[in-house]
Amino acid sequence: MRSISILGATGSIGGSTLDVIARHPDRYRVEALTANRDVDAMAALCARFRPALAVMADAGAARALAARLEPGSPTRVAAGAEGLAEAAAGGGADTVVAAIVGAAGLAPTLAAVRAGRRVLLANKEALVVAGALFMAEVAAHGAELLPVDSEHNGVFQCLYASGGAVAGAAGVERILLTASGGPFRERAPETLGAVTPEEACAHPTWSMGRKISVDSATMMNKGLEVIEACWLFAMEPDRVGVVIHPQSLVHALVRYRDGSVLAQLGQPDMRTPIAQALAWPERIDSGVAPLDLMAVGRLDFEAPDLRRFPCLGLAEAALRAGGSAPAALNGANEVAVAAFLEGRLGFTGIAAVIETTLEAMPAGAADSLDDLLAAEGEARRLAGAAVARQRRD
Ligand SMILES: NC(=O)C1=CN([C@@H]2O[C@H](COP(=O)(O)OP(=O)(O)OC[C@H]3O[C@@H](n4cnc5c(N)ncnc54)[C@H](OP(=O)(O)O)[C@@H]3O)[C@@H](O)[C@H]2O)C=CC1
Ligand SMILES: CC(=O)[C@@H](O)[C@H](O)COP(=O)(O)O
Ligand SMILES: [Mn+2]
Repeated sequence: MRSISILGATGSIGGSTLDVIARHPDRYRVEALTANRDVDAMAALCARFRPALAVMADAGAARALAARLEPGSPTRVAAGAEGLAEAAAGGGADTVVAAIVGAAGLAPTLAAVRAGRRVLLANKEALVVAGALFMAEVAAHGAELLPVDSEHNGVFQCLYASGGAVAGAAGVERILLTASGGPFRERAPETLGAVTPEEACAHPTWSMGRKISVDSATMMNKGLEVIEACWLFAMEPDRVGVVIHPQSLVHALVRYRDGSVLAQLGQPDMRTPIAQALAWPERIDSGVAPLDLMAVGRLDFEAPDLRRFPCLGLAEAALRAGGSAPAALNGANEVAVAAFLEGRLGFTGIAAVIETTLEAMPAGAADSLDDLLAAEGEARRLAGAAVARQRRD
């Protein structure tokens, strides 16, 4: 029996994880759940899964949750960064699902790594902000890092099918991540300035939280994923490519030295990679319907257009610049996406704000977590000012 802690339990990945877990009560027990402020959702999860620990990042939400728990509930409520660290690294869980959105997930995910847990990583921003340090901590503490992000989970499966998890050691020439192209793949570029948050969050193939949905619409998501892949699989930037595949059925491809290309396919449903990582190295039912290729009929592939999707180019440039640049990219992106979702910035303003921020912040040192968090914070400050300027102009 594995005991599971889910960081970000009330979100899209959290919900898919709990769906898989609920199918296998003989294999998995929920030890701890965390959220930010959604007390209603967390109270319902506590009633259903009866974790030993429930953490709300927000202290007021934690008080409200404690008042909502049923008499006799086995759940203790904790709050804030300390509570999140306890859910990640406290004694009870052997497996931690890292599914908080954004850089807010970095500290608790690192805590799980430092406690030597099996870590199922959805929170790609942790690797974007602190990839080198993060991977060094994985090695130093003997943590087992399993990618949940669908493309990276696909790469992982292709690499293991060929005998290794580190690409360089397995005769890999190139990794290709697929991208749906998002809801605006074919939209006239001159109309993009006026798109609404609802349109941007209407992903054509996946059902996800709002921040990653906007990242998919700008293709920043794929830029973050290229950075994530370089760290996860020890690949140089020019050996990780992106191909648009609107059906989102092929998730990743790995080309080997001998000409073989292995691909991983599956329905666009996160329960498949989550189940693969939860059960690794076994396989369990995920609840996902079989993929019927006759019904699908065709699989299309095309090159991404960097003029339509400048965020992809910005991310790749930050990766090549190295040092603190990816952390700054992430900070600027989080501020710009939040401003867009709140109606304070137009869609095309997202790339403009990130570009302005990175131009003002040459890549600096990335020797410590403090360096990286300082760069992320400075990028947030500059991006906030850029959003305000765009509103005035
Ligand atoms: N959704 C998907 O299909 C995929 C997601 N990912 C990645 O997984 C991560 C989660 O994505 P997704 O599930 O879509 O996101 P959601 O927005 O659906 O969920 C986010 C979760 O994080 C919690 N949270 C938000 N802010 C904080 C904070 N400051 N401190 C602590 N907890 C916080 C939320 O709590 P509350 O509900 O209280 O706000 C919620 O539980 C992201 O990094 C994303 O890039 C990767 C691949 C696919
Ligand atoms: C499900 C998942 O892994 C997402 O990261 C997905 O890739 C988003 O779709 P895009 O390919 O549109 O970015
Ligand atoms: Mn992905």
